[in-house]
Amino acid sequence: MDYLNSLNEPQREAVVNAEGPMMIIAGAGSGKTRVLTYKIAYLMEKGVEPFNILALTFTNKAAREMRERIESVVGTEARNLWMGTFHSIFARILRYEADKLGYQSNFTIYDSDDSKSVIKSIIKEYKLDDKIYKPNGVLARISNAKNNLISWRGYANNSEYKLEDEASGRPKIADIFKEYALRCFKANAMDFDDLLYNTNVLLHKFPDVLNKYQQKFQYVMIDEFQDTNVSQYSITKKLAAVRQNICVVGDDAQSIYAFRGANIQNILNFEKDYPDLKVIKLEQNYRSSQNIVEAANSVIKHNQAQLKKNVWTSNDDGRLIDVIRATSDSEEAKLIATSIFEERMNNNLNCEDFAILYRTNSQSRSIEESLRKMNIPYRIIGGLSFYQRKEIKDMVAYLRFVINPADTEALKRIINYPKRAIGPTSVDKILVKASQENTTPWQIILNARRYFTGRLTTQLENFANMVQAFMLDVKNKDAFTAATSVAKGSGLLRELYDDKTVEGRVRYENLQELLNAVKAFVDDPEKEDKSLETFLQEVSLITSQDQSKEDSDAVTLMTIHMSKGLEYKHVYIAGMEENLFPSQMMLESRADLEEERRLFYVAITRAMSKLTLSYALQRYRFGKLIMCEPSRFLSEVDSKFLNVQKPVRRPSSFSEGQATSGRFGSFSKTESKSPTTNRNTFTSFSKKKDIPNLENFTPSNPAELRQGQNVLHKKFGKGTITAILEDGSDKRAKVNFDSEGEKTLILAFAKLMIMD
Ligand SMILES: Nc1ncnc2c1ncn2[C@@H]1O[C@H](COP(=O)(O)OP(=O)(O)OP(=O)(O)O)[C@@H](O)[C@H]1O
Ligand SMILES: [Mg+2]
Repeated sequence: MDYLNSLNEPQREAVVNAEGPMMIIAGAGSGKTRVLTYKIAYLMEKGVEPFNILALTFTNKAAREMRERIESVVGTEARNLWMGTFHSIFARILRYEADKLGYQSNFTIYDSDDSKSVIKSIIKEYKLDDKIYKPNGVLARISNAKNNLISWRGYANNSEYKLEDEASGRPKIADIFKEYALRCFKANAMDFDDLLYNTNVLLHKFPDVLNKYQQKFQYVMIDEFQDTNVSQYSITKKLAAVRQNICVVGDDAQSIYAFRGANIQNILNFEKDYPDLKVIKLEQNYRSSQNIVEAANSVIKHNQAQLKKNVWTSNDDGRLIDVIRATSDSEEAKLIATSIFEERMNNNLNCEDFAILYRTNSQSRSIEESLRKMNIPYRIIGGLSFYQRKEIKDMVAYLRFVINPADTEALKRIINYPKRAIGPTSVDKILVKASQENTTPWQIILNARRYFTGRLTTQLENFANMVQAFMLDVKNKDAFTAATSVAKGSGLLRELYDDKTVEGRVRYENLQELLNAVKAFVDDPEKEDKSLETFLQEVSLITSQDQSKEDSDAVTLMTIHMSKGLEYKHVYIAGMEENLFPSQMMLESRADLEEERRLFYVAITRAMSKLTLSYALQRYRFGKLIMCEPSRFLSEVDSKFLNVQKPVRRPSSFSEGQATSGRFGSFSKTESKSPTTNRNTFTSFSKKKDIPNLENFTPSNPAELRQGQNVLHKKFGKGTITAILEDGSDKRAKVNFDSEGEKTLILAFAKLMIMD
């Protein structure tokens, strides 16, 4: 048990005290995940069967890494652990028990696009205004209810929801919820929230099932406990109710999913629910340099709502935290790329030692561009994944439908693609018929002759024959052979092959790649169940953090939300600006601000040896050029840990006009409350094509303006200075604007930008 020597005293105590309820709420990098990992290894060495251990992680990737680590201690037995995300573990259980809930075990897992499509059709059929009943908003309400264990019936009878919906002008949400639930059920489909909700139903309504899993899961472990929601908590509480061998680890300061229903209350309830609870504190951080740990502490102490912790490290001070100030978002990206290039050379590092974190996915574009220009390989976690591409979703829809012909969303996707002369009107007819006859569209198609006449009958019969042939393949052949026959037989492969455009070729290759993935799945000696169904389930439950290809040396780009639990030697946090981070869209209360601050805390604590923060003075957002102020979070970091870099370009004068008192040029505390004001926004360019490339412009200082210079004005666009007028009073310039003609401007107010 060598690994016990690689643990400090409280960590070891947590590992060897295997029985009874335990909670470890401790700071970032203090070894929580390490403790869980070794605790499982320890249990197995003590003779506990891997089948009897349930370990719940935030991503499949985290589960995989844990499993590998455990395998290196106890051997291949580790493969039999029940380890994975809540969704993947309970989807597996629901497959065994589906019939109890009236589902078939081949149920489909609807992704958020499928859910949205169902909601959209209901809104349309109910003749509601989709500007008021925004599908995403409606879905969020439904999701919130389900994650709080409220069914459509409960929702309809809940006065709080009712009042809120009425107040927001959407009194029909309860009806939509009901219809949505019925449609999913009819389609033998569960959405992500259903996987948890239905597991709850299963464990609450069927004592024999509950008993079975209580016996099975003798030990329950949860990582990232701070981000569990009510539904998840309720499942684990049920499962651990008899033996009470439950160990949860987390950090309240890293709770960042409140907007998705995660409930910090779970941490507080835990103590009440388990009076015999053993609480272990881990305070030593092993991940980061002293400067990084203390900088993180100095930030999080601004939050009022937090459990007291003392996080320290015996690591070296390390380097100061660099703060990069850039004139524009593209310059910010360039400076980050240059810094990575230099750091990699100077410190003999690999690309994979670097991560660039940002608040929103859209920030990745300019960063990607700079990395590409400098030939630095990178991978993006999150964003549009392979499995979200149209051609992949089409193919997956075929497979879904063949396995579960009640899956109406899949049917809608494939019935007329590739084209089979079964247009939208015909599809509508089928759907209406199905609803009248209270059956599935597939049954209508199978009996087409009974309901339709003419050419449509023939088309539907051909379609039905094709699908039935696929069904036989899936039944009798291995997953790869069956999937290949679907790709060919459906005409999908041909359709993409015939498209000789560059995009078409990529799509064709993607489809081949999907078939390769099925092949790899079939050939994988670790997989017990090689059915196409299981393959599809794995595909539906891929979490955003799982999408990376790990085999190549590359810089990682991702949102801060995705970075939870991970660590990198060098971390860059880009876009440290007011309204972007903290996000303007999320800020409605102190609680929201505190959640944004926890997000910043998560970001800082991913770094091991070097952290760099950057911000730009202007950036494109939502198609507009916006002037930005440095984030208030920058001023919350204790300045003794910071190294604020001199701007590489001339200092900008327009910031002087606004506020000079802050440490970051244009930032000052008194000014920070103002959101984007018009003064700060270039909104007045008449046409989109007028927006010039800002990389070429630098904010001007009136003293340096000369005749003949090309300049940019926020309202009038591009122009050339024809004369400088210095007649005692304010200095003025005559400018000949490309679209607006000649104007005379007072330079102190005009805030011209100079073209380099
Ligand atoms: N006792 C120890 N000795 C040496 N290294 C350790 C020790 N404990 C943890 N570490 C290392 O410190 C780093 C952080 O550990 P780990 O990821 O388990 O922390 P965590 O508390 O789960 O962090 P987070 O809150 O970010 O999820 C890892 O690289 C881990 O291997
Ligand atoms: Mg962890």
